[in-house]
Amino acid sequence: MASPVKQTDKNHSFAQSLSHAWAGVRIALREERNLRRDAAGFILVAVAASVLHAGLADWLWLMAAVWLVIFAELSNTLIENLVDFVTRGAFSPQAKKIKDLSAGIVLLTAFFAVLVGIVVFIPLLWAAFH
Ligand SMILES: Nc1ncnc2c1ncn2[C@@H]1O[C@H](COP(=O)(O)OP(=O)(O)OP(=O)(O)O)[C@@H](O)[C@H]1O
Repeated sequence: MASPVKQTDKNHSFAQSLSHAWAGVRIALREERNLRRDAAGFILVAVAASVLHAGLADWLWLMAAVWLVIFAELSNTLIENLVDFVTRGAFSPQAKKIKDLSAGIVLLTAFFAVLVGIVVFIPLLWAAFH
């Protein structure tokens, strides 16, 4: 839901900037099913990494992959909203191209995260069960 305060000038304090930035994260979590699904996946990954005693380097790679996926999802949401704002829902081949490119970034980032997961978890699982 949009803020009742119709501010269009610059933020007046760090706290105000932070509050608007946090509102953006909450909007993404509320409106983006993919982001909520990713968040659930990240919790599972963190639990698995803890149980399997992942090392510092493993945690760093996993965190990098997780933050890249979140970054890509938020960027995708931003681009989708921007395109919808400009096209107002009308079909446009250019809008399709922009949205599909943006979705492509998310897909490639997700592939990277899966690759990191495989490289990190296969040795951990091997060590745990041998
Ligand atoms: N204005 C438009 N003009 C042309 N094609 C569009 C337009 N809006 C959406 N599309 C097409 O529909 C697809 C889905 O639209 P959109 O990305 O808004 O849905 P979504 O469900 O939020 O996607 P995602 O699964 O990436 O979250 C786009 O990838 C694009 O191919």
